[in-house]
Amino acid sequence: MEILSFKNVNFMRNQKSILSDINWQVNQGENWVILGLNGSGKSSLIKLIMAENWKTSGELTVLGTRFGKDQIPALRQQISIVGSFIAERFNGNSHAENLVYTGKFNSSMLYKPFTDQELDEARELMHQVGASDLIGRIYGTLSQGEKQLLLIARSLILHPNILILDEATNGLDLFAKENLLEKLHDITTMKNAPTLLYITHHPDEITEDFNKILLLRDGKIIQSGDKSSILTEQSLTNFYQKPIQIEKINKKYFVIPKKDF
Ligand SMILES: Nc1ncnc2c1ncn2[C@@H]1O[C@H](COP(=O)(O)OP(=O)(O)OP(=O)(O)O)[C@@H](O)[C@H]1O
Repeated sequence: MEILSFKNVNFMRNQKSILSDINWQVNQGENWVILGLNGSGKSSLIKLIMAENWKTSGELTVLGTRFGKDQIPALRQQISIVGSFIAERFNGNSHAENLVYTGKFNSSMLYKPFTDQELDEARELMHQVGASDLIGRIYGTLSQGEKQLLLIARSLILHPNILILDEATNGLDLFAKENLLEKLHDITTMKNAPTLLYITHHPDEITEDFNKILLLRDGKIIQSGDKSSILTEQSLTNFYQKPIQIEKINKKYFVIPKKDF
């Protein structure tokens, strides 16, 4: 089943071309890493998928919804996003499980006091992502890693078809980052697992759970496809336009710039 389809999509703002000639297809069963340097257009691409940005031209279909032809609001319910910029939107005084439950409404606001039965659903998700310790905690007192874990639980409450992680490991220490990547493994092995779109600058976060990679530079796709064909020194040297070498340690890929001596 097709999850995303971009056909010759262009996106311009203020007479500036931000994304050009994007051709990309994501199918069920694929989990993608979007790799790009600062300003390459990663967030703009994600905002197109979430219908926060509107393409300038081309054809874009997300979960069967054709932009410009079909209704968008229902689509937003099927896509969740986790990222440090989302983490800042919540009230620091919220209880962890209340915050998780706000995911039901795709909003950072509490519309009403939630019943204990409703909050049980939130607690169950917290168990599932290994965040049981956070039940009853106040959001503003949590560490960055704990906040991200909570947001992952929140992102799952509507059983999304697409889960976007936008630089989700920002600000996490070595172990919190590892923990988050392990939780992603649990998510990819869940029944009816969402398709993951994982945005990062760091190739060492490309775990075995990801099978596809998209390389974005200056608003253009430089290469996309199977991980094995993209995580090569030749492809990445071409992408970064600087010589690099790849070291694989414990199934992790470390990309190291080669120095000219
Ligand atoms: N509304 C806008 N008007 C003008 N330029 C914009 C607008 N939105 C984004 N840009 C520019 O488009 C380019 C891509 O931005 P985008 O935020 O998508 O990149 P990114 O890959 O997510 O970057 P980072 O890794 O730094 O977050 C940048 O040069 C940015 O300044």
